[in-house]
Amino acid sequence: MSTIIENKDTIITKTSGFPSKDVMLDLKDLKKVYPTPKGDYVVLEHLNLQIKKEEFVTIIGHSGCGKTTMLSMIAGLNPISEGNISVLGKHIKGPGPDRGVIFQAPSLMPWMTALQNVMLGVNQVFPHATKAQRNDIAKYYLQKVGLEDAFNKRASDLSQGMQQRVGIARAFAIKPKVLLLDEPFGMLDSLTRGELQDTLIDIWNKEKITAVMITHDVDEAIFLADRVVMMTSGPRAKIGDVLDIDFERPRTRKAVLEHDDYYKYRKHLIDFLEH
Ligand SMILES: Nc1ncnc2c1ncn2[C@@H]1O[C@H](COP(=O)(O)OP(=O)(O)OP(=O)(O)O)[C@@H](O)[C@H]1O
Repeated sequence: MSTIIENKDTIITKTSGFPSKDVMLDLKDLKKVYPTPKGDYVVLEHLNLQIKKEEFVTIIGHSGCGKTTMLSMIAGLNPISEGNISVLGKHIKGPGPDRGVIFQAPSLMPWMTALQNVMLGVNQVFPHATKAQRNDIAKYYLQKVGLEDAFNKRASDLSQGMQQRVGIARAFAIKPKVLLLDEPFGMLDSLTRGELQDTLIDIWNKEKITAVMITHDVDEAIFLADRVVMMTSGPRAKIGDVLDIDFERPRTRKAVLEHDDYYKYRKHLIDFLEH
């Protein structure tokens, strides 16, 4: 169900509730409390969010509002204080291969090759496949991220951008249903950032998985997303607003920048962040 609000400056579709068959991720009345020496700190409260199958959602919000907290709870790496999170209708109980995570720094084993790093995850998730099959999976994704000439290079010898490419290959190679990305391009220069956005979208599009990505970059949030989710400032942060991005796919940066709605979307996000 959606409500369309139009005026001369904005075209916003606020989505509230999808048919359950379409829902991949469901965050229900989520609460997170961190105990601190000064008492409990309630980071998130009454946070509700549904994300559809094959959707690409970006999350923006002020620094410290609780974006990483929310993502790490979806990953199963951070206990839920109240409420629940389900993947395809099943409550999560901890981390699992149905959810892959890409962090800002890819945390590779520096002494291992690119291929060995990707194989670490593949070996865990596909223990019954033959070694040749597992090798093929790892090589396929390394080639997809443009590292066909770097299979046997040690991670410590790769540039930051190449290391993040290994991180992307590693996450896709375990074939998750949901990919969780915490500012994956935050440490990269803008050219490399653009290249990796294209690589990410290209693989996401082929693999048809659901992606949830935190970013501080409004342009990145619009370029990549089907919906941009805005979080209110903490404490007790929750979902403040949701913006549907109706650009056709595949998208090019040029077409997005030249689209009439681009600056309306941008203005809406910046207005939200400034108030
Ligand atoms: N383990 C912890 N114990 C206590 N407080 C914590 C803990 N982890 C995070 N916090 C606090 O919870 C709040 C939310 O942190 P979080 O990292 O989730 O925010 P964020 O929106 O991802 O921030 P940023 O955009 O700067 O990465 C912050 O005030 C942070 O200091």
